[in-house]
Amino acid sequence: MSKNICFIDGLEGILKYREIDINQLVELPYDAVSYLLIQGELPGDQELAEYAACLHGEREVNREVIDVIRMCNFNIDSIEALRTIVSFISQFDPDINDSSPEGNMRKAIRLIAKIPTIVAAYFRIANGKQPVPPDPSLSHGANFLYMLRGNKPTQLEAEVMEKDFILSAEHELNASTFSSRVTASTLSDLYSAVVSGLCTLKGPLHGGARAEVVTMIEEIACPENAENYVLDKLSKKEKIMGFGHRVYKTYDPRGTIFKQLAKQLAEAKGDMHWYNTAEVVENTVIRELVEKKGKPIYPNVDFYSGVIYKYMDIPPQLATSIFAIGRVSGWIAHCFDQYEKKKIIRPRAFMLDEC
Ligand SMILES: CC(=O)SCCNC(=O)CCNC(=O)[C@H](O)C(C)(C)COP(=O)(O)OP(=O)(O)OC[C@H]1O[C@@H](n2cnc3c(N)ncnc32)[C@H](O)[C@@H]1OP(=O)(O)O
Ligand SMILES: O=C([O-])CC(=O)C(=O)O
Repeated sequence: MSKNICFIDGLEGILKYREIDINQLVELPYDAVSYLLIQGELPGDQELAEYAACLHGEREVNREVIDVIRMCNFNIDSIEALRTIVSFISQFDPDINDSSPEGNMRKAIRLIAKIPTIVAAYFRIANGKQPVPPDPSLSHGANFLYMLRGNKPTQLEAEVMEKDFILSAEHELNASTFSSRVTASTLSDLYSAVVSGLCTLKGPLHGGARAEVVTMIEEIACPENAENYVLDKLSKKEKIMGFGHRVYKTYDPRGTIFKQLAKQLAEAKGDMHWYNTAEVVENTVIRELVEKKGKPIYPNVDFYSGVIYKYMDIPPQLATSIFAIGRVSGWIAHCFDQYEKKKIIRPRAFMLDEC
């Protein structure tokens, strides 16, 4: 079963969730992709309506959660707060001690529904504003942007956010999913497994790279600076964030879709400057590393998603948390699979030599 959650062909650049190609998945609502990952098949109309109603009905967080967010340090990355709050809210979940498949499903819905609300409330409070209550009539993507900004996003922005969550939702045994699975393999609860995933996603070699891309694009500032910026980094043997992958040795198919979305946003906003800056970075990395050195270092999922955040006025401090909003469905799909196995994951130390 676990093999079917995700399929990656790293040489051909193919990605499928539950045997459906990512280029098809990206046209669906996030709720349908979340259902697909967790339940193993696409929902019918009635199933999707019911699942979406459950998710949209569980978006609110209680007063205590807002009080704890107010105590956070707003100078650090939002993933620090998210990790703490997800741990904090488990105590309010009526199913916390119910490890049946039904109890776990109810917890899953609450986690997927509430994480965007926590991230948006953190951002509002950090900026001296009141949190905006969720709007159950909006999609996952549109509602998140609405809670963040206090006004409805354009249709294009809502679609891009929805697609971002889908493209970020699942990627086989990446580091954070592995972490979540290990926690679930001890038969620990779903909140603990999701907190493990959050802690691991945070690192800059994994989901944290997205925040670094937003910062890098800001630092470069214009296309004219981009080539020298890359050459300088490479001459110091530093990595370019948002490039390279353990599995893909060609273009990451998610990166290609994100690039198209970034272009669409740039054109709609009549401002190509961030997109053009990113393209010079990409072309320089490809020329220097792929063409001259034969290293398969292409843009990964974090590169053009970071560029999209520039167009959506999303600061670097939110980037990893936004990745987590999408990824939580993938973590949960893997945890459910692991719970069914009832087998502890316990590799031997010598296996680390192969990592
Ligand atoms: C959601 C995700 O997790 S996607 C990945 C997000 N992470 C990043 O974008 C961070 C930058 N990228 C990287 O650090 C790496 O490419 C990783 C962590 C993604 C993959 O790591 P690995 O498969 O272990 O590759 P490793 O780091 O050993 O690199 C292999 C070679 O390519 C080079 N390389 C890899 N990535 C980059 C990069 N982004 N920029 C420049 N050179 C790179 C390394 O310097 C190394 O060169 P060498 O053989 O001459 O020493
Ligand atoms: O698969 C990986 O190692 C990293 C990655 O792209 C992801 O988690 O989306």
